[in-house]
Amino acid sequence: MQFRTFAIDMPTRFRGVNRREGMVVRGDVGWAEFSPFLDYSAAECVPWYQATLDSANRPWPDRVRDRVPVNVTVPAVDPEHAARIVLGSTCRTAKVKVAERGQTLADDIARVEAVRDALPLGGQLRIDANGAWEVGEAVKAIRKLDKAAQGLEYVEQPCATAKELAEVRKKVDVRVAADECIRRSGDPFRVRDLHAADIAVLKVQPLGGIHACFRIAEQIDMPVVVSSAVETSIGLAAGVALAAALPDLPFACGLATTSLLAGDVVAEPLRPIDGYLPVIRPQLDEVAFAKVAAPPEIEERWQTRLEAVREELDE
Ligand SMILES: O=C(O)CCC(=O)C1=CC=C[C@@H](O)[C@@H]1C(=O)O
Ligand SMILES: [Mg+2]
Repeated sequence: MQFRTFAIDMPTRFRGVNRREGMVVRGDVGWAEFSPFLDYSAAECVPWYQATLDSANRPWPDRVRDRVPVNVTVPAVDPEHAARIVLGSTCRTAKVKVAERGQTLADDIARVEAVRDALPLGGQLRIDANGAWEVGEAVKAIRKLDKAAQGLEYVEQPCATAKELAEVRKKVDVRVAADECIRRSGDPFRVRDLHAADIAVLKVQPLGGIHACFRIAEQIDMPVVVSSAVETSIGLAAGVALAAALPDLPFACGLATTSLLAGDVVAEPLRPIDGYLPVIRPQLDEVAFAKVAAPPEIEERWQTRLEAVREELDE
């Protein structure tokens, strides 16, 4: 299996990056992506690699729906930019990044108010703090942002740990979604056992693949939202396939993130139509790939990364 490396610009900084690097590979059943963020160690990349092999070589689960509702993702941008992103998305749900380092709660309130104004009537608005708040700070911020949003659908990862999420959950009238403490804690079920969340966010690559996520969804005793790791349309399609196979899908999924990428490795990037993504398995397109193929030094860095992960697995 030949892994090929891409490097795609991100015009708006998201998750601390302005360029999305990763690899794509053709397996027995189709194309798959391996794209752990650069700050992950070889050991932390293991579930990402296992997800890639699973998606590339194992048939995907049977779908129970032909399209998946998705939210638009609003980075920590100014209110006018945030409104433009929502208006251009066709989505009825928006997830707004808050608690960005170097910004203030006033910035978040202004962004959330602008997104609410831009959403269609009855639209849903969720926020994601990526674990940045302490418990007391989270309770205050959530109450203010709930007012600014005229009602939040949920708050994602307000604090860093499951224990803190459980404390916040007792003090606010907004649903709590767990993300990082499911995919980076080593125990995805701790949030269930501590009654720390109302919703579980599942990401295919960090959690070891579509089938591993499906098993978590069956056992975590709460509704799940499938969210991306800001992959190309090849990687994103695996998240859509998982969301399409889940028996219940009460919330829009965070899978509209090709809007954050200036290019893609397929001819027609997966973009929401009327707030939904189609359930398809796109193929790599050589013309598209040529525009985002990584330069030699980045290709070499990723081949080295891949070898280090294989050594972790004694492959
Ligand atoms: O869920 C979404 O709307 C899009 C994906 C998304 O928000 C994220 C992708 C990758 C890492 C994080 O920065 C972020 C998240 O926390 O969910
Ligand atoms: Mg999150």
